[in-house]
Amino acid sequence: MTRPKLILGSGSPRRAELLGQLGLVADDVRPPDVDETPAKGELPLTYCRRIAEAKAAAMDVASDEIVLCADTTVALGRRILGKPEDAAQAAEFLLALSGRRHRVITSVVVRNAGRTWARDVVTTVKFKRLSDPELNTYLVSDDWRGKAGAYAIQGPAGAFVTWLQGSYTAVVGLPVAETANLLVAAGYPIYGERT
Ligand SMILES: Cc1cn([C@H]2C[C@H](O)[C@@H](COP(=O)(O)OP(=O)(O)OP(=O)(O)O)O2)c(=O)[nH]c1=O
Repeated sequence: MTRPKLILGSGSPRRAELLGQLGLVADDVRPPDVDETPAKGELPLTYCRRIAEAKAAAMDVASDEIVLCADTTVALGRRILGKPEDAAQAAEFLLALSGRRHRVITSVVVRNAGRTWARDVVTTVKFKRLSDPELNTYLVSDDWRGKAGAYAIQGPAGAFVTWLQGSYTAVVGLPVAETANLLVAAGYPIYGERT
């Protein structure tokens, strides 16, 4: 049987890089376009899975293709901290995270033309109490732009994380262990013949 084509349904360069950790290069990259507005009162886990599924559902999948989509959501209690609109909102998010634990949820959805496999990975992250210079230097760096919760653990904000329980790669954007399992379940040969 010939190997299916692997389609990365994500515009995130980090997800492509994390796939590379599994020795995989997507045959095609097709960033999905979905409305990421949370529903009123929607809980973070429900939201994250819904968006990841919406991304996968928005893709056209040929019979010889396997598609991989994901969504990463930062949750402070029941509150979803999305991508900040400006520096003031980034500051608000970072101050809310300062000195506390929060959850980072990444939902991964793999699908072929007929079936879907999904997994939610929840990681708890603790931030140190941020000083004014720490906060201001990070805000000036612009690293928070386009990042859920206004930070990226793989950048300078990694220095804010004093403790983590779960999957580091899930916080970055794609949990490699769980993604490997989903791809194997979907019949994609990660560990066997690749021809
Ligand atoms: C918490 C955290 C978020 N992020 C980023 C990853 C994502 O850009 C963003 C979550 O947004 P997503 O909507 O999951 O992904 P995306 O918009 O980058 O790409 P696509 O929808 O095409 O797959 O937050 C990090 O890079 N590191 C982190 O530690």
